[in-house]
Amino acid sequence: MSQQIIIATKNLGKAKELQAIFAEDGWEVKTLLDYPEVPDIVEDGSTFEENAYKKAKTIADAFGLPVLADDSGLIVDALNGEPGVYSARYAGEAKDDQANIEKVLENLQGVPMEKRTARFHCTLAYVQPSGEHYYFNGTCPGLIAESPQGSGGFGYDPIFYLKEKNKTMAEITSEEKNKISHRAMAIKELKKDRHLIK
Ligand SMILES: O=P(O)(O)OP(=O)(O)OP(=O)(O)OC[C@H]1O[C@@H](n2cnc3c(O)ncnc32)[C@H](O)[C@@H]1O
Ligand SMILES: [Mg+2]
Repeated sequence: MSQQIIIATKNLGKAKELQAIFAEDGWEVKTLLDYPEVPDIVEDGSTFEENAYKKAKTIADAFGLPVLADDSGLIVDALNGEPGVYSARYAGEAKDDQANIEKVLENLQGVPMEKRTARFHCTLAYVQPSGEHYYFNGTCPGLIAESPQGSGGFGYDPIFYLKEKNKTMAEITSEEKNKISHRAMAIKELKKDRHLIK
């Protein structure tokens, strides 16, 4: 019988990646996409930790079970760390990936490639109904391309250029992304804490 883990996300792109990475160890992932009746959780924290904790704790309370949440985003050095914790809604409440990409590209107009350094960040919060919690972080470095390339992944992947692969995150396969991504790195940290998820 496979072990089940609940992840408090409604993002389909994330859900697929998390499912694939956890499947490597035989864990079955349930997400909020399996429970459409769960209302949206307002992400009003000012850090990845605060938002990840809030998402996980809300669902841990509702289900009476330990829950994992992923709060992630794109950090662009030339934009003083923006969009950061606001990555999903950078261009407005609609959570429009295309509009978010356009806003980043517009704000970086005229910035030369060597100054377009960025990283994806992921914080996972593992929270028990009691409030006991653990955080795991992962990052993935890259550069912001001048125009979108590729159709894989989600979010900012088409403008996230990986120097060592000479491709954007949207041009590599999901198997490749799941080896190098911020999400994969955070899960690697989590898996070191074997006692949490057996
Ligand atoms: O809160 P949940 O329901 O998990 O879904 P969300 O999309 O709102 O997730 P976040 O609040 O963590 O915001 C993360 C945003 O950061 C961006 N992002 C995170 N991981 C990414 C990745 O692997 N590739 C591209 N963009 C990513 C993307 O715009 C996401 O919407
Ligand atoms: Mg969110």
